[in-house]
Parts: sequence; structure tokens; C-alpha cells
Amino acid sequence: MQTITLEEAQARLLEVVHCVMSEKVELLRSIDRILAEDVYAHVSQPPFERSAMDGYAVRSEDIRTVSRSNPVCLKVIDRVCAGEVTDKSVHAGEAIRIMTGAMIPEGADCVVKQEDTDYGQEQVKIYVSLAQKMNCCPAGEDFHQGDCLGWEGEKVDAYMMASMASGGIDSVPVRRKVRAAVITTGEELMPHGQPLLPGKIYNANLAYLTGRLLQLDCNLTEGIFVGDDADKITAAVEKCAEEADVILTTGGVSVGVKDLLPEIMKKLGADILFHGIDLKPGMPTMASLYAGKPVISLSGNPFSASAVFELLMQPLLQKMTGSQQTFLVKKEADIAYDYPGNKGNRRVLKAYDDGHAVHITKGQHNAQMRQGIGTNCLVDMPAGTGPLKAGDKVHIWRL
Ligand SMILES: Nc1nc2c(c(=O)[nH]1)N[C@H]1C(S)=C(S)[C@@H](COP(=O)(O)OP(=O)(O)OC[C@H]3O[C@@H](n4cnc5c(N)ncnc54)[C@H](O)[C@@H]3O)O[C@H]1N2
Ligand code: MOO
Repeated sequence: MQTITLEEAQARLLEVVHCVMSEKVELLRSIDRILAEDVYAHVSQPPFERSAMDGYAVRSEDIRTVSRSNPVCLKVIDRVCAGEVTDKSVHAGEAIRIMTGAMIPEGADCVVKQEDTDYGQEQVKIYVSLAQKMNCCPAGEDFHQGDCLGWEGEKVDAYMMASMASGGIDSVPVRRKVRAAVITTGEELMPHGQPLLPGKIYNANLAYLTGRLLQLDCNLTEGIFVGDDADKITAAVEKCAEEADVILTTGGVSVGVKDLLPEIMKKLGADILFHGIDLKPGMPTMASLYAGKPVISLSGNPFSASAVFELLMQPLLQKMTGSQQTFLVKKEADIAYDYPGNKGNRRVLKAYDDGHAVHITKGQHNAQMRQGIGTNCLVDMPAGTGPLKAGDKVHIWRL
């Protein structure tokens, strides 16, 4: 097996994938989707100058010399609530009763909040003097028509959704979700809900991959169980390639008598991108391109499959969705406790980053998943790393 580095494996896969097509979704369904193009406001927010207070719209000129001991009395000529408009204008000596959110009437240039008046209905006494524009929100206070509210490649968050709603956007151009198919191979696998037979196990890989693909906002087109029969595996790959953008397989990539995937993919005429990564676990991982679709063949051991899934699939999804966000963030962190060195191959370890330090869990064997519960990162432990002391720096990938 000719192994390559993880980075080379990532690069070979990235080279063969493209961004998925775009689609329009209803605004209220656009949360967490990735924008396929820039989105511009159709209208300003607010679209008109409006009152920030319940009170009286007046001319600042009319109340210039006013104080509590020297109030002025204005004639109330109309009332306007949010959502209404008045056709009256405020002239000298006049006021219009106004509620928060209502359009400032013509002639008025400020709003006296009602607490600074006698609440008069036909005549109102004003007790304060205000400058122009006081208690008025200008049109476009939040944004103007034509302003950009979302950029291509950005993920829609709730602030963006609210801004797009205010800006009059009702359908949003987003990348369609990446369609992923999972094929789990192995005669030993049994579906849940059936009593376990001798020599058999339940399917952990399908569960992990399904969970993560959904968390990563993919559409799962297939979740297949297939034994170790070459014809059935071949048929499963062919079927998945019809709909999916990317296919994941688990098991059957090593050197055992039933490790059939390499042969099957070659027979299908797939281009083998690599077979073997210089990494533990996950060494026998293979990737190929079949019918224009990347096929990532993970090893069967659940932690091998899960770790390599994260390291290969996340950058792939970033490219396929055109996301500006880095999916697989690598950063330096302090290790919380002493940890033995690594004399063998480069290793990946599951761990929990509490924001201050990284706790490497027990149970790092390639079949152990329970100790991964609640973890949030993988530690990159290069070959030849010496024994680590608490506080030493390591590199982690945040998941
Ligand atoms: N002679 C050698 N034997 C093995 C080598 C080797 O270099 N020489 N490598 C070992 C390593 S490391 C790994 S990893 C595995 C990889 O084997 P495969 O990818 O072909 O996987 P399988 O043999 O099908 O399964 C391995 C292991 O995982 C269990 N498994 C498989 N699928 C699932 C699933 N969906 N859910 C839960 N568990 C699963 C399976 O029962 C095996 O125990 O090869 C080593 N052998
Ligand atoms: O390389 Mo295996 O993939 O250790 O788990």
C-alpha cells in the first residue's frame, strides 16, 4: 500500500470536486443555508422616517423656548398609529398625536414623548424643548435599498434572515444541499431492532455517518447495508452514484480475504485517487472518482471511519457548498495533562477542548467510540512526538 500524507489526500479529493448547483428557497426556510450569490435589499429599512416614541409630532420651532414652567399649547389636528398614514401636515401651532413606528407627518420635525406633555386630545401642552429629528428614526437607519445583506458563500443566520425579511427578500438563492450516500459493508453487520446473532455486531458506522452528515447539512440519499458480496457492493455503488454527489463506504479496504472495495472500484472503471494514508487510525482509507462522483472508502473500524470522515469530508463539503467559512479549523492548543509520546505513525486522537486546554480521552483504539461522546476536536499527533507535559502545545482540528 503506497501511503500519502493526509494533506495530499485532502488535496487530491478537492481537485476533483466542484460546487453544487444553486436553488431558491423560501426566506423562512433559508436558515443555515449557504448563499449562492450576493443578496441586495429591495427596500430601505425603515422605508420611511418614523417615530421612536408614543407622543406628538410637532415643529421644533414651535417648542424652542418651552420648559415645564413655561409650556406651549398646540392644537392636535390628527392621530396616526403604526401602519397608518395621515394626509394632514403640521403647520405652526399644530401637533399630530403619533404612536411608535408611525410615519412622521409632513411639517413635523420631532416627536415629543407623551410623558413630556399633558396627554391632551384636542389641545396638548408641551413641557420640553427638542432639537430637530429628536425621537425620529431616519429612513434607512438600518440599511438602504441596494445595500448588500448577504454575501455569496456566507451562511444564513437569523440576523441575516431578519434583515432580508425587512429588505423585502422573499426567496433566497442558496447552494442546494450536498447529497451524500453511505454504503456500509460487512457480513457481520446487523440492523437495529433485531436480536444479535453469534459473530455479528450492530452497525455503528452508519449511525455515526448519518448523524454527522445531517449535522453538516447534507441530504442523505441512501444508507445501505451490504454484506461482503462483490456484486451487491458493485450494485450499491452504481445505485448511489445515480443520485448522490458524494459516496462514502465503510469496511473492506484492508488486506483481508473479504476486503473487496479496491478491486470493485477498479472493475467499475473508477479512477483511484489514493489508497493508504500515513495516519493511524485510518491507514487503509481509499478514495476514487466514479461517474464523476468522489467515493471515499473508509476503513471499517468505527473510530478510523469517523476520524478520517471528518478530515476528508469537511474540506470537501466546504468546497462543494462554496462556503466562505473554514469547516475544519486547525489551531494550536495547550494539552491539559501529560501524554505519552508517539513513536509510530502520525496519529489522530479524540479529545475535548474546554477553551483553555485539550483533554485527550482514554479509549483511542480504532474501534472505540464511547470515549468520543462529548468530544469536540481531534488532536494531530505527528510521528516522533516526544512525551508531552501538561501545558505543551498541540495542534487540534475543531469539529
Ligand atoms: N493483516 C492485516 N490486517 C489488518 C490490517 C493490516 O494492515 N494487515 N489493518 C487493520 C486496520 S488498521 C484496520 S483499520 C482494518 C481495516 O479493515 P477494513 O477497512 O477492511 O474493515 P473491515 O475489515 O471490514 O472491518 C474492520 C473492523 O471494523 C468492524 N466494522 C466494520 N464495519 C462496521 C460498522 N459498520 N459498524 C461497526 N463496526 C464495523 C469490523 O467488524 C471489524 O472488526 O483492518 C485491520 N486488519
Ligand atoms: O489504520 Mo486502522 O485504520 O488503525 O484503524
